[in-house]
Amino acid sequence: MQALLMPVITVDGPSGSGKGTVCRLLADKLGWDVLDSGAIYRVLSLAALHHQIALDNEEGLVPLAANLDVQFLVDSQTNAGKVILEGEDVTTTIRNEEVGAAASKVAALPRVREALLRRQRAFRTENGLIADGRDMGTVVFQDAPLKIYLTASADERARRRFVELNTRGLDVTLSGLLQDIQARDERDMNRAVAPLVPADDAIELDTSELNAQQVFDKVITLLDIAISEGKLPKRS
Ligand SMILES: Nc1ncnc2c1ncn2[C@@H]1O[C@H](COP(=O)(O)OP(=O)(O)OP(=O)(O)O)[C@@H](O)[C@H]1O
Ligand SMILES: Nc1ccn([C@H]2C[C@H](O)[C@@H](COP(=O)(O)O)O2)c(=O)n1
Repeated sequence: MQALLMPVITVDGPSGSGKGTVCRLLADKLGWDVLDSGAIYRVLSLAALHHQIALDNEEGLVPLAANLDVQFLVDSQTNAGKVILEGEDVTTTIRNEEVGAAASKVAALPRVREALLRRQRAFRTENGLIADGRDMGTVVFQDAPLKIYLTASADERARRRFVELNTRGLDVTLSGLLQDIQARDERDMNRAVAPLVPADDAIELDTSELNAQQVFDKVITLLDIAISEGKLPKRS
């Protein structure tokens, strides 16, 4: 017998808008799973590098995407996520800006996206799912009963990334990060397939002036409205 598929909440938006942060908080609160779809594109771009496949070589990338040897693990003690590519721990490496830019390039290729669709949809199980990405609400989980589109100004997103990477001891500049973010926005929003746009039924939330807790509180309010409208099951 097939397991009952539980609902999905989608959280889409540009880089640095705070998707990952709010998705983790929401997943902790609800006890649901998280799909970090950006991590899949990041891992694919790293695998391409390892196998010396060019980031615009669609022919070479499709089989790599279809057979990607990646595991997303959660440490049961610390609850921290771990990403293992072909046996190697790449959890930290995939978070670098260069990998983000490379991911954005492979993600522009239609057949690569197609090859990764089933893998993303498989994250939906009998547990609820919070899906973080660019096309979660428009393509991958079109039937999601609650779709959120997070935004923030490019300046604020660059500032957030600067703080994050500085804390990790990386040598970055604010102006360089702003340029990276703008280039990524341009590519992600203007590609031919599954561009980054809000779904017609998404609720948009500008986080520029909000801290992470305030964003989370607003999302919880949206969740409770969706529950009261019968779109999502009651929280236990
Ligand atoms: N509302 C907020 N205010 C200030 N900083 C925030 C806020 N939300 C998240 N951050 C911080 O901004 C950085 C980017 O957040 P996060 O990784 O959640 O964004 P994202 O949208 O998932 O980005 P990406 O798509 O590139 O993975 C992190 O360092 C995070 O701690
Ligand atoms: N659903 C998705 C998720 C990610 N991408 C691409 C575009 C992003 O620039 C890149 C990295 O994503 P991030 O980890 O920063 O969220 O991956 C996409 O096209 N579709």
